[in-house]
Amino acid sequence: MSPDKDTAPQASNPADAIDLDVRGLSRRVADRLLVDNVTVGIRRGEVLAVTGPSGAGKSSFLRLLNRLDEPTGGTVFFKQSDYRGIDPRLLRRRIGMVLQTAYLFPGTVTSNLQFGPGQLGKTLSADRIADLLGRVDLPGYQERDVSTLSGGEAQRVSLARTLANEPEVLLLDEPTSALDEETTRSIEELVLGINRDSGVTCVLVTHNRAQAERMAPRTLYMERGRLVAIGATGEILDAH
Ligand SMILES: Nc1ncnc2c1ncn2[C@@H]1O[C@H](COP(=O)(O)OP(=O)(O)OP(=O)(O)O)[C@@H](O)[C@H]1O
Repeated sequence: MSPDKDTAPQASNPADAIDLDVRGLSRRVADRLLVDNVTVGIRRGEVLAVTGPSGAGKSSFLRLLNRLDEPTGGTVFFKQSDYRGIDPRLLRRRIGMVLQTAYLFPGTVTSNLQFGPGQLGKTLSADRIADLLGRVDLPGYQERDVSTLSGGEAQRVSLARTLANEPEVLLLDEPTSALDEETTRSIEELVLGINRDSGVTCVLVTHNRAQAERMAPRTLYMERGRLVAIGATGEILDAH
């Protein structure tokens, strides 16, 4: 599979089109290479799926993209700056992550949305909170206690909390694997809407082949920590 075969739109200046320029990225823990020398350009505004068998290193790769884990080799240029020179906390706000299960703090939806900005000494306005809840289709949920939310609603709050930081990139690690089919589809629509409206670049780890086909024009396939192939989703899934 040709590394550059894809369907993502090209910017007039190719250098501008790359959001995450991943160069030789590796992570070794003890004598195991969880991520082995991955080089790939993730394009601004694209939805890129990451697939591969269980244990292939997909989550480990994703966690290196915003320095939740530190690489032991290689680096990432984020919008052409080596990310090792960016304060990790700032980096993680600009490159937000949504996990398989929503980790919410006890309390109301509003208190969860206020948590991140609060750490910076900021407060979200009532209008901003209403706007964020509108974006994730939860209007009027401000005072709901998070313990009363369904799995899909909790995942939407988790997404809203990430969006409160106005991220430029969203890393999504199996964000719907704990949800039923209908809720899965609604979260997919939501993420695609955010991608379309805000131009947020999305990197989506998924086991779900149909989901990769619905969401991502390009797919990266990993095995044993290595990038084995990248290309148009249909072609990659047919080949693996
Ligand atoms: N901190 C760690 N220390 C040692 N080994 C680890 C660590 N984190 C992950 N691993 C191992 O690295 C390998 C890759 O794990 P990872 O979770 O990245 O794979 P994955 O492709 O996301 O798998 P899955 O699809 O099952 O979630 C696995 O064998 C896992 O057991």
